[in-house]
Amino acid sequence: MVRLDDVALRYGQGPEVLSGVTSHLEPGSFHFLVGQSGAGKSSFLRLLNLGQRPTRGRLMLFGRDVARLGREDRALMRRRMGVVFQDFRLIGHLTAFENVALPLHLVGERPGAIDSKVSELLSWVGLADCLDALPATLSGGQQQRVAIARAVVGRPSLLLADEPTGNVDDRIAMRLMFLFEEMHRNGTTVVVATHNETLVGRFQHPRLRLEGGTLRLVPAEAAADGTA
Ligand SMILES: Nc1ncnc2c1ncn2[C@@H]1O[C@H](COP(=O)(O)OP(=O)(O)OP(=O)(O)O)[C@@H](O)[C@H]1O
Repeated sequence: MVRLDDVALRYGQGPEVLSGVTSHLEPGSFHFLVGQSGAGKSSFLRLLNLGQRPTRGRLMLFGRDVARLGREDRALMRRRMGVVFQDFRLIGHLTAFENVALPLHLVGERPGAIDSKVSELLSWVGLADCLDALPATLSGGQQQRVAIARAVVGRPSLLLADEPTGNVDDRIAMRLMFLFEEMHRNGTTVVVATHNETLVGRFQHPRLRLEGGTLRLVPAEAAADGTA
């Protein structure tokens, strides 16, 4: 699903933010992406969501070398992903409902199915009363939940979430985690970047730990016994 072979990333002429990253994420796997602030978590996710190109090495997604993809192939590949950006990136002139419905419109889903799926999902994340609200009228935590609903509604093959519980309380964070767990159970490959070690500790998933620009895999067992 995701394979990185000696991948590096730098911005402009700056230092390498990621260097020599080699990793393989199996289809249907769930990984937490951890590391201190500035360690490169968002940058790593940007490589995977095709927001940045590696400056060195090879990145394979869905069995394809991303360096060889044309514009159209990149767009098609993006449609197979659900992405929760740290800054949400909701469309300002669309309501919460319309933002979440967008991926379903893009794949030609029936209007009736769109209505039920979007309403159900927004209720699950606690936003049943906000369907018609514009993003600017919502709190940060509410916007984050709309962004998560938008990322998962189309049941993507790959779900990439950058600090998806950063703006919500513990109860909502657990609810959102259950949503990611459900996606995972249904075969989605999930990567969740987070600072929230308490949350990470509650789930038996391996961690990808970024440190000094390199990535280390900490298996679930080691993560659980505190040796990570
Ligand atoms: N667009 C950019 N241009 C230049 N440098 C950048 C850019 N984005 C990130 N960086 C640098 O890359 C490094 C890693 O940043 P990144 O945002 O990936 O870390 P992070 O682990 O996600 O941090 P946080 O947990 O605080 O969100 C930092 O030194 C940052 O300054």
